[in-house]
This record gives sequence, C-alpha cells and structure tokens, in this order.
Amino acid sequence: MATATLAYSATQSEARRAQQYLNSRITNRNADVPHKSFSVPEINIAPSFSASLEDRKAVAAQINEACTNSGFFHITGHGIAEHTRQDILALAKCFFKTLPHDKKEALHVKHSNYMRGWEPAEYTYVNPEDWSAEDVVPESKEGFNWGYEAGLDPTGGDGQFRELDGADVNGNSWPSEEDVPGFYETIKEYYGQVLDLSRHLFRLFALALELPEHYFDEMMTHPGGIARLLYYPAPTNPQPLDPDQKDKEVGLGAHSDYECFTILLTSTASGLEILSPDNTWVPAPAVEGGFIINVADFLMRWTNGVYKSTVHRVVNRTKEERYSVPFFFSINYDQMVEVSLLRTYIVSPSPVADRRQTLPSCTTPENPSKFPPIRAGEYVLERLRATAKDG
Ligand SMILES: O=C(O)CCC(=O)C(=O)O
Ligand SMILES: [Fe+2]
Repeated sequence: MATATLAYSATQSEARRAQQYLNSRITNRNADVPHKSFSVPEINIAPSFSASLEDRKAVAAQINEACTNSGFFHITGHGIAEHTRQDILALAKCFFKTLPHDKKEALHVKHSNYMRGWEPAEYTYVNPEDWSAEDVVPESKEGFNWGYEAGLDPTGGDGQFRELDGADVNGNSWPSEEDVPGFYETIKEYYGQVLDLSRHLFRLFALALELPEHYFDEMMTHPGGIARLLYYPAPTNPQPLDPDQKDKEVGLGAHSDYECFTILLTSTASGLEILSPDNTWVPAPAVEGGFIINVADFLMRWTNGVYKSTVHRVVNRTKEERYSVPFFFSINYDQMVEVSLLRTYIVSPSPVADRRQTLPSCTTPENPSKFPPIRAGEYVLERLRATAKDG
C-alpha cells in the first residue's frame, strides 16, 4: 500500500498473534475440544424496537447467548426493506460486470492509504500467512471497499470523524456517476440503513453485557464502518464440502473479522462456512430476508474473550456467481479501549475518546484482562495492512 510506515508495535504483535491463532485453528483439525452445542440461531429482533425495556432485554438475552456460543447469528425483523437489500446487490453486479478494467485500475486499493476502492482477487489474502504457504490456493473474490463519511451517516455525524490512523481526511474513492449511474446514492441508502441498525444493535449489546442501554452511544457518534461489495465468480469445478480434502477453489480464505461486529448480506444462501470448536467447517446458509451478524475481533478483545470472534471463510460450491455486502461496524476510531476491572472513565476528566472505556462485566479475578489498551482505528488498520501484498 502507498502509505507511510507508522510504528504500531503493540498492534503488529497482536496482528501476528491473531494469525498464529488462526493458523493453529485451521491446521489442528478435529481436535477433541469439549464444547456446548454449536449453533447459529435465528433471532427475530422486531421486539427490540418496542417501547418496553423487557422486550428489548429479551432480544438482548438471545444475542448474548449467541455471542458466547458460536459468535454468529441471523437476524430477521430488522426493518431494512427488501428493495434496499436487492438494490445494493444489483449495484455490486453492475460494478463488477460493467465497469471497464482501466476504470477499475484507477480505483485500485494500492492507491489508498486505507485499502479503499477496487480490490482485485490476486491483490490480497485475508489470511496473511497464505502469502508464504507452499500449497496456497488464491482467493477468487473481487471487492470494492469504502468507509464512513459524514455524508453517508443519517445523523450527519458530529464532525469529529478521523480515519483509521487519526488523519483528518476522507479516504474513499468512487466511480464516476457517468461510469456507474446511481452508485453513490445506492451506497448511501444501504449504508445509512445498516449504520442505523448497527447503533440499534450496539444498544442491544450493551443490554446483553449488563451495561446501561446507551453506554456505547457516545462512542459511535462518528463510528468506523468499512463496507465492501464482493463478487465471487462461479467456480470452474464446484466441489462438495469434504473434511478430508483441501479445497482447490476458495472465495475468501479462513479469517476472523477485525471490528466490533459484521452485518452480512448475501445474494445466495450458501457459501459461508464457519469453524466449529472441534475445528470442522460448518455451512452457515443465509436465512431468507435476514442478515448474518458475527462478533469480530475488536469486540472479542474488548469483552476479554467472553464474546467469540469465530473463524469463517467463503467457498462457492454452486455453479452460480455470488455477491455479498459485508459491513464491519467499529466504534469511533479515535476511541481508547481498555479491558480492565477498573472503570477509569467514571473519574476521568479527559475527552471521551481518551477515556479508557472498559466493560466491567467481562473481567473477573479468574478472567483478568488479556489485552493492552488500544485505540479502535489503530487496531483495525494494523490488521488490514497485514492482508495486502505490499502492506
Ligand atoms: O461474502 C461473505 O459471505 C462473507 C465475507 C466475509 O467474511 C468478509 O468479507 O469478511
Ligand atoms: Fe469475514
């Protein structure tokens, strides 16, 4: 990436540890790990929009159960219209199938400090260790990435947004209106709605963590939210899931997500597979009209490992091409977060971003803090950089 090298030693070592963890999970297949039954529940969140706190808490309890189990769940009753969902999937198809190669090249992520723009299949591996693996299988996905900007936020933001590295810039680049008509407007409609939904979900996470419902509100006034359009071509030789065979065609390699949680929309039900605690791949087919939600690494570390950020991948085993739109929700990138028994923010007179926000329900004398304090954006940027060829 064309970016200045910044000294992020704490995050670099954590990114490395995340890779080591990932690889040990993938290579130690069928380890005999005792676990509760592993499930990806469907949660109808419609009651969470009710005026009754009891109704909202009942949904939060289901979310808590899912986050401490597989870390994955489906939501229905979310309130986002089907046409909004279909419009963004149609936009993805239009972008990948009709935009000429030279126009895509002009938007190449290598021109961006933050991996924004067009990401050709061969440019990244989501598991950075794959670069050096001998029997590496290239990923087939092609992507277009963008991030938060105040103009995409239905609240208009608070004017304090800073990029992942703290810079006061807008890191996004877009195709021209002439090249892909309606691109920005369609993105804005979808992004605005999933951003609203994310803030709503985070209030449910607060209840789930036995915190005041609006605990996170001041930390999502200019939140990070990277989103992607993804295209997985139809495989040349689709293969059924076979635990004894290494897949020869992979859409997106094994990884966990980096932020707080992900809201995933997919064009077809199948493709996503998640790694169970006994290290076998389990298909996680989408639910009609639903979104898949999964806990990501930053929330996992913030909850001191109480919430599970589970390894997953995409393998297209059908004869059809596949599109998806993941949205990775982060709190304000400049927010400092600490995993600790101490609620230091209560006594701290410093600005919100500098207070070390803690989740007191997640550390106990038996489960003391495992992670050093960190700013949200710093963590995500380091993890992102590790995926690029010249990152
Ligand atoms: O395309 C999908 O279904 C999942 C994508 C994903 O896991 C990711 O982009 O992190
Ligand atoms: Fe993912």
